[in-house]
Amino acid sequence: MALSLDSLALGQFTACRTQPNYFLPKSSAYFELKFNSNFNFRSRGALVVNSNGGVLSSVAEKKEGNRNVAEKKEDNNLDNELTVVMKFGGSSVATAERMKEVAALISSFPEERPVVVLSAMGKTTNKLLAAGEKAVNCGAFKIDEIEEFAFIKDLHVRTIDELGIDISTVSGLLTRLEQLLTAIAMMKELTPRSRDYLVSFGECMSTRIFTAYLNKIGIKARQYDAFDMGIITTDDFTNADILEATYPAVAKRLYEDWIKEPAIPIVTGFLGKGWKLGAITTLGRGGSDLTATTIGKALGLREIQVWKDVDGVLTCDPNIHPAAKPVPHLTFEEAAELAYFGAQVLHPQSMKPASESDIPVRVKNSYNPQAPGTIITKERDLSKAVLTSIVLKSNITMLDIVSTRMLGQHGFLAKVFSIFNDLRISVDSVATSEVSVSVTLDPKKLPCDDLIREESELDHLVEELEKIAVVNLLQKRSIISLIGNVERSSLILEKAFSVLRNNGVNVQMISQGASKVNISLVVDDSKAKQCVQALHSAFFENEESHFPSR
Ligand SMILES: Nc1ncnc2c1ncn2[C@@H]1O[C@H](COP(=O)(O)OP(=O)(O)O)[C@@H](O)[C@H]1O
Ligand SMILES: N[C@@H](CC(=O)OP(=O)(O)O)C(=O)O
Repeated sequence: MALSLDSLALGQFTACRTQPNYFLPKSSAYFELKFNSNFNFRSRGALVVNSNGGVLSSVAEKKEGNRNVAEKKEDNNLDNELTVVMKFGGSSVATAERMKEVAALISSFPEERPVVVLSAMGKTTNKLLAAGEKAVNCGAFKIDEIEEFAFIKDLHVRTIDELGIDISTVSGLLTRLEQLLTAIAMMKELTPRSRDYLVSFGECMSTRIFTAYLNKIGIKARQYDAFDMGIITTDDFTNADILEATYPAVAKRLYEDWIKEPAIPIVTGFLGKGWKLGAITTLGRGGSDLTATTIGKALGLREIQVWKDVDGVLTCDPNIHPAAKPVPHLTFEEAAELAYFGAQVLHPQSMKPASESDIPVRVKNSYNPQAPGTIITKERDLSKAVLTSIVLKSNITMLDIVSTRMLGQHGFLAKVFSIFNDLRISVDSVATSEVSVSVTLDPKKLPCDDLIREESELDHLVEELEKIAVVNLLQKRSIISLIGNVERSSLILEKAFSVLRNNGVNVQMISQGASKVNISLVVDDSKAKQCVQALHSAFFENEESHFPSR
């Protein structure tokens, strides 16, 4: 939708309000605004933005005598628009020292005008969750004795002290956190909804501290709580999905403020606001990556950078094999598959907004900014690619489901999957024959939140499946995902099976499926790490293992 400035008459704004998707990142579009302008009264206005989300022109309503008149401003000089998202994870902002380094890192890119997304400091989210669990049983007068709460208070107060900013930056939040823990202790209950509210304190504090520090050293910054900024989600506490309404709302809010007074936006990662209940939600662990790509898409920015504590996406989890090395280039599909199948480095849903808006994602190391990192784009040259990365997902459950009917019976798979659907259980990998199907599922993703209910949920699933099939439930299995060029699957499998045979490991299920980038193998948990190490050595460390090109 391309609009000329002439077509911007104030009378059109009301009509604009009725169009839910009026923000079209890939073309010019206009927004209706309602804001407190410089004119000292509640004012209305509109923006015309370019394909990149840059503001081309604006119109504001101004009072002259008794009349409201439109004042137009044309800004064809787009040098001032926001350019990139820079997301810093917990490890990047774990201490005052780290925050100083991140501030220096941001200012080392004077050509960029970033939107900064921050996670909670270090392991704050884990500590908050542990404090909440303890509060359930400790009694309302013993909150101060919760070690994790003391740790959180100490970390944030010490950081403030070391950065030389005012304690009022977080004192109100720390008081409210104590009140919340007291309430949890009184109720003896930690619901998914209160859990999300509880962990939100981590990001709310880190962003306030960092913003205050940037302002103190002369870098203009403005703090935003994602749940007040337009990140609108489903009401699925602890694992909410971003809703479409987020994109125009976030773009409007950030540009509105940016136009009034440019200041680097510092946004809480991981958090949103449930659209029905209006309560704080979270996007699943590691969800700040998704916040970053969502904002990148909303504003149509040039690049989304996620700054971590590793030199990019690596050939495998460095905790499994220290010889893991950076992968220079990935496609969105490869990165999504890798994240979905367990690589902690990226949030499973985070590639979606980036790939929808075709914005490159760069994974960088805030401890080693010189390292080139990994660039993730829509396409890459796969002609020489064989294996890109190996991912391990442990403690998964496998089900072998064999039909009790004869060969040729139709509707077997439909019946099996309707049972999964009825019980709201999703499966990761599937392998089928005419009368049997094997599936894997992640017990942590069952629709329940404790171990006992997890077991009974599985029992219920088996009971239902046994009405139509013989079921073999196999727990403590691992999926090893070989992310690579599946067009060379024979080469990959030949090598992989030879390695596994040499290690005395039997593969219990193989799934290549529709994915063009992933072959999944299921093995016993007890052998899985050893398998990944051996596969990594064979594919990435042994010079002789280089495959001939086709
Ligand atoms: N394939 C992989 N590549 C890079 N890091 C990985 C991989 N698999 C697991 N990791 C782990 O992911 C961590 C980075 O992700 P995360 O902790 O979520 O970062 P942050 O909190 O900085 O966003 C690394 O420290 C590493 O231990
Ligand atoms: N703090 C949240 C969200 C997040 O994204 O964290 P990180 O970027 O440190 O993985 C978590 O720990 O899950």
